[in-house]
Amino acid sequence: MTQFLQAEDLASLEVDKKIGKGQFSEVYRVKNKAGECLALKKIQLHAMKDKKSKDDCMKEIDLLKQLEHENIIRYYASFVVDKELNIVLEIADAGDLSRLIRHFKKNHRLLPEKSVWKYFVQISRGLAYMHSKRIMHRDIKPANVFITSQGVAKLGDLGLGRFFSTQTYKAHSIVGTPYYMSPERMNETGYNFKSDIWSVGCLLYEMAALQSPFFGEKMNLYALVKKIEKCEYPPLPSNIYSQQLRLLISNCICNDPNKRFDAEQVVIIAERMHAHCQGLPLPENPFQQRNSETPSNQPISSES
Ligand SMILES: Nc1ncnc2c1ncn2[C@@H]1O[C@H](COP(=O)(O)OP(=O)(O)OP(=O)(O)O)[C@@H](O)[C@H]1O
Repeated sequence: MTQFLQAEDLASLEVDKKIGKGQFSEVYRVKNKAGECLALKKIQLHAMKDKKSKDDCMKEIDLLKQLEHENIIRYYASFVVDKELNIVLEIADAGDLSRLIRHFKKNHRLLPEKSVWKYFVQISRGLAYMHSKRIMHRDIKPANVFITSQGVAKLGDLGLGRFFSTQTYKAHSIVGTPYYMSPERMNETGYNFKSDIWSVGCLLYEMAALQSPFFGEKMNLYALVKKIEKCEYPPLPSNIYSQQLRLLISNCICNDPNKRFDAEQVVIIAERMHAHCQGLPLPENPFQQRNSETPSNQPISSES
């Protein structure tokens, strides 16, 4: 893959078409000199809070450029041209997970458990890799999991939202994603690695239930906050989805961040279940004997 190191390289990118628009950005499909398809994200710098946010955002992008994993959208380069921040990204050509979920919902079908694990194991591998590099995603949700035509799931849109104007960002996050907000984020007690785990648990639930665990018709923000605080969500049907799936969800969606699994634990369970659904023998469950660390009301596993 050609590396883009200079702003001048932007001129050599051939814009194919606009593929999307976000609150602060526009995304284009482009081709480089070698004919490779890439995504070019253009962000208006005036949307940034202040000079410090701009500098911090650039530093964060430099960190993101170091991430190299099959299940994470690559950040190849970034440069500022005409008060616009340009980020050259790997392109995902087959939509995102929210589209897949909507498709199943519209057709009144559930995603088979095998497919849930096929995608989830990839998502959790990407997340465990990010966390191992001490980077949080901060905005895990189905719309930020891209899917390629080869069926590869990739975490994208790594949360740069916090660098944008507080007013715009807060207003936007309330319109956009409050369903996935962890209790500590709601209470503004600080985002941490375990907040990503809460969100990935919500995502796993949504792949099975086809809606967020805390979804409610015509629900106001206050009711949503209460639901989230109480971890109140409808159980998944036990005749359709395995107990392991439900247990993993409950080990991610739990109120106390210290009692949640970490990304490594999530990936181990996901790998086991993915292998199991492929008809391979179940690898040993390392959490079977971990009773002392098991959240009191949430058994880690009870293999059937
Ligand atoms: N690397 C990519 N490959 C393919 N499509 C992408 C890529 N990055 C973004 N897109 C698409 O471009 C659109 C806009 O993305 P963008 O990240 O700018 O905003 P958003 O995340 O949708 O919204 P917001 O930033 O307001 O939360 C989305 O539909 C997204 O699916």
